Amino acid sequence: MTTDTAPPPVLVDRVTRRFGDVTALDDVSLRVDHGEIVGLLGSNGAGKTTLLSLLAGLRTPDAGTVRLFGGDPRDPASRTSLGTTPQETGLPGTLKVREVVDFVAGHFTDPMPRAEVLARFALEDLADRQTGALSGGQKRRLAVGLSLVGRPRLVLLDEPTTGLDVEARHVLWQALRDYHADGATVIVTSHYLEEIEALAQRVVVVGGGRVVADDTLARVLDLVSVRRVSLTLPGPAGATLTGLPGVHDVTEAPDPRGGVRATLVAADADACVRTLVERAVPFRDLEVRGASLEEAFLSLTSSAEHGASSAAATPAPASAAATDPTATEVAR
Ligand SMILES: Nc1ncnc2c1ncn2[C@@H]1O[C@H](COP(=O)(O)OP(=O)(O)OP(=O)(O)O)[C@@H](O)[C@H]1O
Repeated sequence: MTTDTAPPPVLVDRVTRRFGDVTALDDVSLRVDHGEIVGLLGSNGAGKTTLLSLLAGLRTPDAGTVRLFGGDPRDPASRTSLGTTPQETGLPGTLKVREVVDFVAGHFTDPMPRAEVLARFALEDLADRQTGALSGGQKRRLAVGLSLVGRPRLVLLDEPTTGLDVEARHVLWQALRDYHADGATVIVTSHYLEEIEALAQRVVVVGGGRVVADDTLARVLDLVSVRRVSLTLPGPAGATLTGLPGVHDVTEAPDPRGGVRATLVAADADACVRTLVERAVPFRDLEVRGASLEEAFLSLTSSAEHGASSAAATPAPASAAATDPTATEVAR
């Protein structure tokens, strides 16, 4: 039974982790409380896997501290309530599905019954199939199912559904939602907004090794719903495009039809265009479209790096970031 005074499942305090010249995590702080389901969102190389590997005790920080249920994750005793599924899992190809589940269950005093594991992940019909003969989606479902066999109170999942078809994805998401509803704390990494939308209540966006946003799903969806505004100017933009509301990441390139094609990533495209008109900027061929998630990550990361000057680009931080001293604020 968890009490209010119990240490949180995850407490990361000012952690830095480098690999040679690469700073994979740069002064990251994060607290995850009992029963939360948190999405770690970020582009390739953002630092998500490194963070999970520190939580799982597979790596150590160069600076700062990591606590799992109040203990050191490198101590096996701290990991008894932890279930993890890394990005890639090797399954013994000649063992049957039920044998693998039984094998893993043999490591725990009170494992989840095999039938329950198979039912949660829609694997009942495959119990007698050798794992080497499973499809990619089936293997992935089994791998995630195995992480729950020990009834962990904290589950870490690294891109659980990458490469899966829609159906397999939905089975996995439902199984994870159900397990969370049973009281578990879940942290899931993903590149996919759709996956985070399906699973997470709180979203932590990691960019360039830093936490660039930490907020409710709804607020982060607002933050990443940036627009790309393109327009052609008679000559180099110079000061013309500076100080536009909610704009950063201005890029320019020669327009083959004459002039300069400028592209802006804007948190509020309407306000941006209104200001262009008010300033009588002589633009043509205006185009506004949704930015990609990758562009949204870049704009969040650049907001975080450039601090107050671009803070106006994003709405004020709220909830978790504003109230939790261990959380890093948006656009800090
Ligand atoms: N063992 C390692 N040796 C050298 N560099 C590493 C190592 N592990 C991670 N890195 C580097 O650290 C940075 C963060 O990597 P990490 O795997 O944590 O990112 P990620 O957000 O999980 O990316 P992805 O979404 O692609 O899995 C990257 O630049 C990566 O190349």
